[in-house]
Amino acid sequence: MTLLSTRGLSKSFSGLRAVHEVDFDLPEGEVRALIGPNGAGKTTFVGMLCGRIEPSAGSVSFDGHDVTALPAHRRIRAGMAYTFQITSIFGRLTCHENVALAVRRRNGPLSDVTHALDRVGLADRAEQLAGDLSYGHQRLLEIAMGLAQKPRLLILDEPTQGLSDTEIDAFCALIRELKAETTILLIEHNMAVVMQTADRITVLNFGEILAEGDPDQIRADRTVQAAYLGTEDA
Ligand SMILES: Nc1ncnc2c1ncn2[C@@H]1O[C@H](COP(=O)(O)OP(=O)(O)OP(=O)(O)O)[C@@H](O)[C@H]1O
Repeated sequence: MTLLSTRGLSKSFSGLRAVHEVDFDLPEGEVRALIGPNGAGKTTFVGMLCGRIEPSAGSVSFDGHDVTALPAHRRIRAGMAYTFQITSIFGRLTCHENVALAVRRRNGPLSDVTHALDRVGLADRAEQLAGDLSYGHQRLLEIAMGLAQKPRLLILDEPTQGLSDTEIDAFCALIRELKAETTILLIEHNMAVVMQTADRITVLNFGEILAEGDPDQIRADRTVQAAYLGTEDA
């Protein structure tokens, strides 16, 4: 089943075509990576999926419903969760309290807080103030907050930025585990992470889909190499 799809999704900023007529389909249960050079339109595209950016044209469907006109909070309630490059945690609250906010939003049991912290390896820091965590741990806390919503779709924007090599390994293992529970859309610059975790990869370039395929196909694709891999940290 297709969980998320877009048709003709477009966004222009005063004439600049940041995203142009993108048709995108994400089947349920897949880990999909969205990659592309800086400025390719990834953040704008995901902003439109989540309801943070209003499209200039086109539509977004989630779970069989057209959600194009729904505000972000309604999409969250429908089962979308996302973490962004800019951290959204509350620094003066503990890790436990931060995740509890996400659990309370869907009236879930408090045991889900511990479970979510455990999943990302932060259980022993539950009582630590979120603001005192390292940047990498704050990113993991955000993922825990996303997971606590028990989402059908988890969108992760640059989740490994600021993580150490060991933390990146743990993150890749976590993604593989989460596959059984939720569909994942991963915006990621670290190609090793993409190649290890993604079932399929969508490559954006100048706001359009340049290629789509499994990691081997994308690795072998010459247009992708020219547009992206040659200029990035592949
Ligand atoms: N609010 C805005 N106003 C004007 N132009 C914008 C705005 N947001 C994005 N853009 C432009 O739209 C294009 C796509 O930007 P976007 O941030 O979506 O790319 P990206 O692929 O996420 O890049 P990065 O990998 O650097 O995060 C860029 O040319 C960018 O300068």
